[in-house]
Amino acid sequence: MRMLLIHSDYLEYEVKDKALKNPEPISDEQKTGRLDEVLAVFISVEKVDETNPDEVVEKAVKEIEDVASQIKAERIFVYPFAHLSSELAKPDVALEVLRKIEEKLREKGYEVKRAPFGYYKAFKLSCKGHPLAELSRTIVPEKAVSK
Ligand SMILES: C[C@@H](O)[C@H](N)C(=O)N[C@H]1[C@@H](O)[C@H](n2cnc3c(N)ncnc32)O[C@@H]1CO
Repeated sequence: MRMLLIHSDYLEYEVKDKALKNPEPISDEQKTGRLDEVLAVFISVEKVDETNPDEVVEKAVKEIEDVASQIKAERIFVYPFAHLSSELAKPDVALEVLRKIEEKLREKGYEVKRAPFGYYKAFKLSCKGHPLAELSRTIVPEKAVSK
């Protein structure tokens, strides 16, 4: 899994078109979204993550929490982003991993939004520009689980 973490004044998106034949079903209110004072986390779920999705979810949540606590961010925007890797996981695994990351961060008390999966989206982002405002992380599963 590849993550790009941007501490931002805001992130807003607008769904444009389908980018997959079967994108995640969304309500009208999910067609746009915005959070202010947010840690935006752009995530590409990778093929290797398919060997142990639950392990990469745990590791990703820990990495995100570590950064959020350092920059004192209370809001997190989970953003599916297919452009950080050339070895992408298949969509059904990727969506499941992203949903679990969202759920676990919310359980830990963060205000969390997730941008819709499987669409072209316009977005605006205002990076804060301090030394920890732009970070990347690579996460790989250590132990493959048998299917
Ligand atoms: C396109 C650009 O504007 C938009 N931002 C976009 O990337 N859309 C992606 C993700 O929402 C999702 N998607 C598919 N596979 C994956 C994957 N392995 N990991 C993450 N997202 C994925 O499906 C879309 C097409 O790849």
